[in-house]
Amino acid sequence: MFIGGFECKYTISCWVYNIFFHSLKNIPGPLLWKTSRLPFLISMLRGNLPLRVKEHHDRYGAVVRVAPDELSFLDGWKDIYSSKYLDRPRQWRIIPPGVEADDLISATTAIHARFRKAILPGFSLKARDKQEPLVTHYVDLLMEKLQNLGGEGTKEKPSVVNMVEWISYAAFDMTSDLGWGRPLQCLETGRYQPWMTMITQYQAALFAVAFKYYPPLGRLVAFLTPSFALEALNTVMSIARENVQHRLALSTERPDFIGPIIAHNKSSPAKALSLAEMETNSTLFVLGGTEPTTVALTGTLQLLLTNPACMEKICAEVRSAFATEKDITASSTEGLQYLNAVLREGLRMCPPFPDGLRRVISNNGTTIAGVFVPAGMTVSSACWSTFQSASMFHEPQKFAPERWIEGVAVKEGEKLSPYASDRRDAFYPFSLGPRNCPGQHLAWMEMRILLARLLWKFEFGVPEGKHFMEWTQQKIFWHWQQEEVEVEISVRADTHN
Ligand code: HEM
Repeated sequence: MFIGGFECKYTISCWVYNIFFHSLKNIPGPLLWKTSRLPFLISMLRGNLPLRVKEHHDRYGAVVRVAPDELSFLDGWKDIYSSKYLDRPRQWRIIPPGVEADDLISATTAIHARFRKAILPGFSLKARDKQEPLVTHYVDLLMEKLQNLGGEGTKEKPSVVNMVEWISYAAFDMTSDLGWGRPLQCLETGRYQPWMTMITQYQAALFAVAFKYYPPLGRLVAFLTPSFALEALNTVMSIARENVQHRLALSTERPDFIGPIIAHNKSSPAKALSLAEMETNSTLFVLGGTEPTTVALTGTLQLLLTNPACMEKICAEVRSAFATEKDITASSTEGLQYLNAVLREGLRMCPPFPDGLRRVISNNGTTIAGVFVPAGMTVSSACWSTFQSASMFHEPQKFAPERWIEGVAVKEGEKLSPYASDRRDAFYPFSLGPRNCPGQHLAWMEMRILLARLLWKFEFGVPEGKHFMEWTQQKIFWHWQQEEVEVEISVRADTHN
């Protein structure tokens, strides 16, 4: 009774402090969110946090207080992510129960810097060029599988295919070959490995984040994690262990992510990655390299199918540019203006990481987008809020690939494009700074080759009576939780080469 009364008084005094005395008291935001962390966490666990934060920006402006000690900025990208004084908050550094070593995501600044030095050569443009044959091998396999599905669909009788599954099979096979030295054989078998569906239950990981905001509960995470989830984790880590061991026995010259780490370990033994660190990071490569690429590509395909004029234009560009499918490569697709614009617009409309990548201020405070923020506060900019804001992009809800062409190059005397003042300088789907995406060169190559080859080889359509789910109806647990993108697919008549 006494404890209950004390807790009640303590909670109310925290609320009063947060509203009237907190150092962020003058920053606008919804009253309940400014008062307590709970509305933020409830929204996060319901899978709609980025959508709610965007609504708050629409209502309160470019800077919003989304929790007592957290601000969201529409345009804080460079100030937040380039600064060495801002790091990932401890609540968002998740090491799953039973895993000992850090990976890039959970590592503190010093460990992260050591990891990045070791891994970056495997993600350079030079490395990506050497990885192209391996990527092409899996694209060939995907095309073959799609062609054979349903006994070669024809225009009159197309096959219906869930592209989310097939693109993610291809992406999983590519990244597991690059990260673990051998493919997971998703394309070959036409299915996920059973443990893969468990390990991608990101909602469960967000529960762990929520608990860490209340330290006594955080300590319970290991006890509360269901035994099937622990088993899945154990399976993944033992697969990673086995694969890393297998990879270590192969030649260092293999053009994958692990060769450069082995070389780094030899040349800098003091800064070498331990076996456990190689296991956690290679697992991150496999997971981190699959879902975002799948979301970006299937989201873009869905947008093209619901915008027939854009589909017609991109098909015309791709089909006239290449005489044979073999001509479609990383370098030959680099100059395709409309294809590249479509992919950028796909990343704007369906950003694979829609939520803010949170950072905590560790020095004496810093200025972000003109607002001074004291030490200890959490800040972020989110792809969804920025890319969908009418103050950043003209007609943000419209799929308009031309904004990346007309808006950029306006010749003298030409009518100014309505997209000319789009904030392309705030377009960071891969983030920026020391923790940006190292896989972006590879991702661009995969996306360009895959989309170009799919559109060159196949005719796509929406099955009769089928309506795609509204993009924003999907839950967001780190990534969009895509159910399916079922499409009609048939081989184009004049593509047999
Ligand atoms: C369209 C595709 C992709 C997008 C939009 C994307 C986006 C991002 C973003 C925004 C981050 C920062 C995450 C954070 O700070 O929490 C990130 C990190 C990362 N990405 Fe990607 N990514 C993509 C594809 C890939 C691919 C193909 C790989 C290859 C393995 C990859 C590997 C990684 C890794 C290892 C990190 C952690 C980097 C670090 O913390 O230093 N990503 N990605």
